[in-house]
Amino acid sequence: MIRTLDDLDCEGVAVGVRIDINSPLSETGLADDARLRAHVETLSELLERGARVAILAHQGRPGDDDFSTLAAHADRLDELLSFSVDYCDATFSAAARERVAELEDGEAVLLENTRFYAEEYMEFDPERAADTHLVEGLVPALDVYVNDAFAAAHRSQPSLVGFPQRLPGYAGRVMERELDVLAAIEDTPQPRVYLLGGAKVGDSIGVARSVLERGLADTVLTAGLVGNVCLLASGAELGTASAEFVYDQGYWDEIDRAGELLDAHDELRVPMDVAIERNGERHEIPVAELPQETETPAMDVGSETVAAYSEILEDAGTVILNGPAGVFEEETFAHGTRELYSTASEADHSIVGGGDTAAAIRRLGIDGFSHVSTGGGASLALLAGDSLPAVEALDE
Ligand SMILES: Nc1ncnc2c1ncn2[C@@H]1O[C@H](COP(=O)(O)OP(=O)(O)O)[C@@H](O)[C@H]1O
Ligand SMILES: O=C(OP(=O)(O)O)[C@H](O)COP(=O)(O)O
Repeated sequence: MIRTLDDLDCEGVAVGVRIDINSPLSETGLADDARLRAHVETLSELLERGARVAILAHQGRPGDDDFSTLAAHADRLDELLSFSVDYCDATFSAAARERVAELEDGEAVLLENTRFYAEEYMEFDPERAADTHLVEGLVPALDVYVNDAFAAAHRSQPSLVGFPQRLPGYAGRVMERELDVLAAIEDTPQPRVYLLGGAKVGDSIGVARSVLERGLADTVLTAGLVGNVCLLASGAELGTASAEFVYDQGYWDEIDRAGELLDAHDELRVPMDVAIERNGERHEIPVAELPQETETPAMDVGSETVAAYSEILEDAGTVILNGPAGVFEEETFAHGTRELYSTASEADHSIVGGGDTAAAIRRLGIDGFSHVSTGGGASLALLAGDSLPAVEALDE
């Protein structure tokens, strides 16, 4: 059983809250604050109920351009909440413990990027994670631990799985809601249609296999790079540019995996036509007519595919979307994503997972979905039937 904030007596309690505010950055700071907004509910509730809140989070991966301090995140949280959120440039040192000890009831501090410490970017089993410097250093300053970081719940890292070994653990409101929706897919209305696009080919083929083998999917529609890989697996000639792109990304194993799935499951569909760039313009071609030599890869699904997929989406009881249907960042190739997502948003029950997928619906101004997940990898893992280490660690 997983305890939630309903089970927590907050008044005067020092709460360590793990959130996921890993966000795209711009030169001036945060380029998108959607993940910060998502945690406002949990943080506000804790503060309103008189907790003293030490917030833990990561940003980026070591070596990447977006691996940064959390100073800008603290400023934005301070603006979004009607409570003060301070920033502390330490995570588990004496300075961090002192800062947490100074908190008054109803005050919060965002501690520094957990991944500034090497152990936090490693995966441990929970018992071992509980012995890391981060967890050992902070536990004396905290009474309880709340995990609201659903988007990182597929990682078995110390700040996600170590604390509940040492402190009473609770799920925050984001975590609770995500699990309620995503872990209960099998109870949603049928026909259940998955639209899998985007560029995480291995993950998406894994989801397709899992939902087809478990009988969860009535139809799996493929698009985006995932669709291109499935087309190659079906024996289609996609043209040199698309094939080179797929091979350059190292997806040849995925072509074999997709081929096995296509042989076994008629419910798995591939695009009938694609859009490429020709003389700077969108050009749609039926897959069967694609020339062998192409200069640009397939960047979107074509109108024939949109029409056929839309018919299936219109009849769906539940639609699960992960990954855009094309390179939606370029208006020329946003057509498939815009049309298919708009149709999907009208289903009785519609679930969207993935960071870029959520960015696509914001950019294209499509709303009306039943649930937009904060997680990419985490939602894919749950949809594929895997358990999430950080959730298991909360389970008593
Ligand atoms: N046909 C395609 N070729 C190359 N990239 C594509 C194609 N279709 C979609 N994409 C890219 O996929 C990316 C998003 O995929 P992904 O990371 O899997 O989504 P999410 O973050 O929602 O899981 C976008 O940047 C988009 O440009
Ligand atoms: O952004 C995240 O995951 P996502 O890109 O799968 O949505 C999480 O913050 C996890 O980050 P990580 O994939 O660097 O461990």
